[in-house]
Amino acid sequence: MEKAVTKSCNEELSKNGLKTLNTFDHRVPVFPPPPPPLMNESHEEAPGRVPEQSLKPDPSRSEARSQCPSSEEDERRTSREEETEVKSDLVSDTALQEGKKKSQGIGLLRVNMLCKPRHMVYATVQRVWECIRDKVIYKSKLTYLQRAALPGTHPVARKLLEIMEDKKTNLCFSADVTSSEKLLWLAKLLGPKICILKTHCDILEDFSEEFSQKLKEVAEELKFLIFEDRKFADIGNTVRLQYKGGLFRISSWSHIVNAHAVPGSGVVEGLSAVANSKEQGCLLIAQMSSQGSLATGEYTKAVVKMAEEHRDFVFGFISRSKITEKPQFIHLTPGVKMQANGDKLGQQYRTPEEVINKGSDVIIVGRGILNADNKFETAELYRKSGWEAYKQTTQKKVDLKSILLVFAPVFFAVLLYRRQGLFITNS
Ligand SMILES: O=c1ccn([C@@H]2O[C@H](COP(=O)(O)O)[C@@H](O)[C@H]2O)c(=O)[nH]1
Repeated sequence: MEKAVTKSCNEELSKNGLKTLNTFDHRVPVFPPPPPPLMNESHEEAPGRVPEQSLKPDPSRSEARSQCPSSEEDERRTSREEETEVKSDLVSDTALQEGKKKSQGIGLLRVNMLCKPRHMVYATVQRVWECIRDKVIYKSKLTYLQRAALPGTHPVARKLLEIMEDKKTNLCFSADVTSSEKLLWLAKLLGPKICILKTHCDILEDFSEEFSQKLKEVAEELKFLIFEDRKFADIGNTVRLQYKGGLFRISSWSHIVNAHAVPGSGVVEGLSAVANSKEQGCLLIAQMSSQGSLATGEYTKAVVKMAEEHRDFVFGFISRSKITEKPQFIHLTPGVKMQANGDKLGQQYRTPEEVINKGSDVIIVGRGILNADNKFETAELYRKSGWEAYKQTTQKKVDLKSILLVFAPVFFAVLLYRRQGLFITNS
């Protein structure tokens, strides 16, 4: 089966001169190739070339760390490891850029304190200014890469954020099909456009171990993560068995799973007992896209709390918008379509821009792509739309309201002081 799928894709590649297409070159090929024989559908595009880049840590991450806007300082101070970060932040930027270890940095700091107190004052003034600039004057969002480099970001979140930045995509494709052959074909076709492929393995009519391992290989090759949307919702012991065993052996092939918080934290503990916490992580379902969902208000808040208490395994949420300010958590939003309407069974759609502007990080698109005549081009439209919306959010914007809030009291204080001063002088 795998050979047939690969052959079909490769034939499309060579037929359409796509060999030279860069893996993450998001230009849409000029000539839409004919449908692959196995799909019985028209106007499909072939996937881009197999990626050459690997998932090795990006050296620019250390740069990103040193560039993290100080708007995250509050966050950092909240944990022990974050304290170390604050100390090393005071060391000169040059030392950090040279890749000096934190311990060396702290040593340098001591030397600085003893020899150059003026430098300390200068560094402090600089930090205060940066804080005012980033928090008050500009309200810019951290980039994916900066968030990947933050202390406390889960390894799966880090890997995901790096893929997103590298491939310039925040698109998760929901491959809700019933044939594993079709799913593999879609994975190869759309792999270059996505950061996550979401599955529902229990709707596949022909699930096999061979299929799941092939999917893993494609994910590795085309650099995306596999998210099994299993929505675990039972007691710890049961979800442990469901995740590890049964027909699907989900823990052997998926990078990401999700769970309802309804059963209490046992559900997370049961799952994490099976997972390899460096390579696998969990999303908690904090809100749903369906009409009349009960996951709102206090429930959503309780889910955020549960996630914060299980940061070794939980790295984000299924939600309709941003529900925590902690940048280490990733928000994924389903119910996304260019034509923001709904389906007949309660699904509610919003556009990619709306979702990203609400503070979400990843758009989950299923039928918006699946039902399109040209899935490759349509996936590209969603990728572009999601990515451009994200880029907008990272632009620095002057926040007049905050400026007024902070500077107005300062202004009145100075005014008052001057008036009092005048009064004293006059008397
Ligand atoms: O609240 C939720 C949670 C999960 N989903 C899943 O996302 C996709 C959406 O598919 P579309 O075709 O884009 O509607 C589907 O797999 C759902 O199970 C969701 O829609 N809402």
